[in-house]
Amino acid sequence: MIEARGLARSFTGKHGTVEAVRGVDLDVAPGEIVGFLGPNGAGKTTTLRMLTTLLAPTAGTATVAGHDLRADPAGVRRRIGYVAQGGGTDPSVPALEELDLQARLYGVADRAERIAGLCARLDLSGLERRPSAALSGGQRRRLDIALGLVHRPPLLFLDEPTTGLDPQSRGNLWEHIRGLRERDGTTVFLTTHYLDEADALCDRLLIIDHGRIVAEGTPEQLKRRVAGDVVTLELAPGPDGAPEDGLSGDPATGRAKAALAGHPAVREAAVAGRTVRLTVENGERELMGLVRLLDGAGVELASLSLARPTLDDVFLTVTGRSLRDAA
Ligand SMILES: Nc1ncnc2c1ncn2[C@@H]1O[C@H](COP(=O)(O)OP(=O)(O)OP(=O)(O)O)[C@@H](O)[C@H]1O
Repeated sequence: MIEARGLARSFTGKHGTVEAVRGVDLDVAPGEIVGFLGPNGAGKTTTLRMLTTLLAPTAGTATVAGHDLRADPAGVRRRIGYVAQGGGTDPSVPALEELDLQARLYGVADRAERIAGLCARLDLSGLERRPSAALSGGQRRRLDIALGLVHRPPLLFLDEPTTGLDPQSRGNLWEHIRGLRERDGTTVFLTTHYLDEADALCDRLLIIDHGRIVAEGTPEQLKRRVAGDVVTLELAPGPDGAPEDGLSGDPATGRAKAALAGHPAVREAAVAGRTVRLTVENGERELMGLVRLLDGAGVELASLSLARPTLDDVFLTVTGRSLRDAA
């Protein structure tokens, strides 16, 4: 649905040249929900504006929804929907008028039917006569999405769809976005600052930093590839019931460390008191083997837990900074 190669854009102004996007390759398959994740100024919006024909690339090529970006921008525009950051509705115009105007602009033949269908699908029924100023933040975002979908595009671009919404409205919007894919097979390409959004909504993520894609994969793959899983083992107290101090040569922690050291999936092992914290590749799969290994070494466990790294860990690893700080 999207195939871009070497897409780049620089801006030249009084203060010199800014290379906003420096050669991005990306592929999006039909029916995917792909998230474009990165801190402020990373190049997300510039990439999106190029893919939606609003901004000419300085270099590179792309085919979007079956049309060449440079040779046939009008063809691209007919086949995509674009919901900009902050939307584009006039606060004083009733929702229905906005939708009707959009449908006329695109020459939609069954306007009334299409609009009623979209309003029902996006929970806007009954609100058609309200101006967008009288809609809640979540309702306004759903109206923006309805406007982007009036002409039945197979590909929808969303620029930070949930920024500024409360958690409940965000969750609700995610449901609607998933519904578009499930019911109509709509492909969705969205930008976001939010790691939880990327995790909950997207099939695949592209992480962009300083105008380049620095990591790519499913949320699960990214978490595994970059950080491994964290397994925390709490060793049972010593025979006299007193907690033994791992730092002063406790035999059980020593045995545990020695047993785990040679395990191929264990990347790191850190001991604090009677707690052993391991970074393990494919933790879920390896867990039982680790327990058996410790059992064989005569190490008794009081508790055991497995935690997945977060996307923030991934981001920190690939960009050297936390997305939370950067955003
Ligand atoms: N019209 C412009 N003129 C000059 N520089 C620009 C222009 N548009 C964007 N830039 C610069 O290009 C870089 C990328 O900006 P872009 O808006 O694509 O980032 P972003 O990842 O979408 O950020 P945000 O999350 O804040 O929307 C930034 O350094 C920005 O200042």
